[in-house]
Amino acid sequence: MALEWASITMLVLIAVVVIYISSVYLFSPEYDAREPPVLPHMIPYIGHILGLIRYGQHYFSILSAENKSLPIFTLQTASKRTYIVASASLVTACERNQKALSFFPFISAMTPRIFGIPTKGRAMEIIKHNIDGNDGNWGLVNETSKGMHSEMAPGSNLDHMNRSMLSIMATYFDELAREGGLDVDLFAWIRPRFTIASTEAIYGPGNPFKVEPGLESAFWDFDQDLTMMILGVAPRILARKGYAGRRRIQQAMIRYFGRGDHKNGLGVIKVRHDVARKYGATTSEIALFEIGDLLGVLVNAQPTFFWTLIHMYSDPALLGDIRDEILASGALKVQMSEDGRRRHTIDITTLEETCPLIVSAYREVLRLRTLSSSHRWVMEDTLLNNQYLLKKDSVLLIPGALIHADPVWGPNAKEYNPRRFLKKETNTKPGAYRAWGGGQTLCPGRFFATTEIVSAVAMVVLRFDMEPADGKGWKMPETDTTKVASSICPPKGDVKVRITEREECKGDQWGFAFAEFLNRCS
Ligand code: HEM
Repeated sequence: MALEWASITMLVLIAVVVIYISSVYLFSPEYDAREPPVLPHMIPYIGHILGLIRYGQHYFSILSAENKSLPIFTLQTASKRTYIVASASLVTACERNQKALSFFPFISAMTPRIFGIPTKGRAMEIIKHNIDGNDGNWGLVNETSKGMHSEMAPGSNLDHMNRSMLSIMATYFDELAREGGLDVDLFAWIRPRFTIASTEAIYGPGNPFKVEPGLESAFWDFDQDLTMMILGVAPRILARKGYAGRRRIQQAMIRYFGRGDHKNGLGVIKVRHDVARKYGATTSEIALFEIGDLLGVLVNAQPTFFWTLIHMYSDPALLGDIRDEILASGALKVQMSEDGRRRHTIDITTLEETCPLIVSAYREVLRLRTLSSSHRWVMEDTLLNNQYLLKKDSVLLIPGALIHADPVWGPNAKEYNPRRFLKKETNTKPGAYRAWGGGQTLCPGRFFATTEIVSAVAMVVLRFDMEPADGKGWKMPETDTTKVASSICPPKGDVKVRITEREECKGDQWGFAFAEFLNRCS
């Protein structure tokens, strides 16, 4: 009997191998000579997919390093061609071709899995309505995107957001000012506080993350399980916590909108709500759509704040220069408060302009740590840059990490150089900086993120000393690259640090100053 089973298994195995090999030869795609060079894999069709599963976004860097001269290459992934853009020189050409190289098919494909809604249901109909903008600049996706960009562009609405976020962060930093210092797990300390402060800047005083205990961990459960939910492999079993988290967020958002709290929220939430309502979405659907906003608001800013602090504190010369720069800039004012204590106020309206080193160091964190790809679907045969033929119904990826390793960044592109962006010419490399994506998927939160992070970092570095709590010196933590929604990934594990108020400002008060018309306050 055992022998019989062995021979059946062997026969099945042989059959699978024969079918696989025949299909490789029978259905091998034919490539046009003008298509980007194809990088073969010893396991046809699925070899590159296995590589991606194993190495994540790093897989593109591995392939690119092995094929240095290629500005763009083709991977056969199952039955699809995937074109990988590896050179900054081609990025602008991709972004210029917005109709032919479109992000929208990915929204249609991914949204049902991210939101857990039927592919052909009502909610998807609302989302897909004129999604490509072919009939004009209207529809849920178009108008929401336009509204978010406008609400978060420099101006009074953004000032309100910054004021809300940073006023709360300032009170959290007060917690760290303890006699004798405080030991904390740095990322674990940052995460809940950044979550409350940034969501308050969107949702206003009725912020569900403040009023509903446990909502924050529900969101991180969802974020943790998102890969499984998107892959759709038995998600109800393998992503149980993510499902429950998503449901919990939806219910909290239903209550938020039900109370009418969005009317006291910031412009960006009003736009999101009003546009969705205009296109017939129910409160329950609008609540679910908020999950997309939350991913944008929460997943990248906190790790960026964490890594910026780690890079600065682990380099005493850089830390010293940044402190000197802020002190010399005039962005820090010191006055006596009524109770006789000194009060330090960081003016966020001049900080970024007058302190190029802190901004450069922050931008370099983003350059070095960006790990996301911009996705585009090839809608029609397209000749990119008059040179490379991209075939209809293929996928085109622009991996940020690859573009950030382009030779335009110089021979030390893989190193952290906090002074890189001090040089004027570094800031004028077309297509080379992908920290915010670009074109159709340009991050609308980039100004908000920059001000919240740079200002919060400025307050921490001026006010506190920080060192690893074990006294053994700084060791760069590893990165958790499993987060599918993140462009800047969090640390794997955490770093326990000892935070101590600096001798020269012990016991002093600290705050931020905001734009003039909001009444200077802190
Ligand atoms: C350091 C912080 C941040 C980083 C590094 C970052 C990065 C990115 C990147 C790379 C993309 C484009 C992805 C692609 O090309 O497919 C993106 C898109 C987006 N980001 Fe950000 N982001 C940050 C903060 C924020 C904040 C604070 C918000 C909201 C308040 C936000 C909202 C969004 C949204 C809504 C999109 C989607 C845009 C679209 O597809 O139309 N982001 N972000």
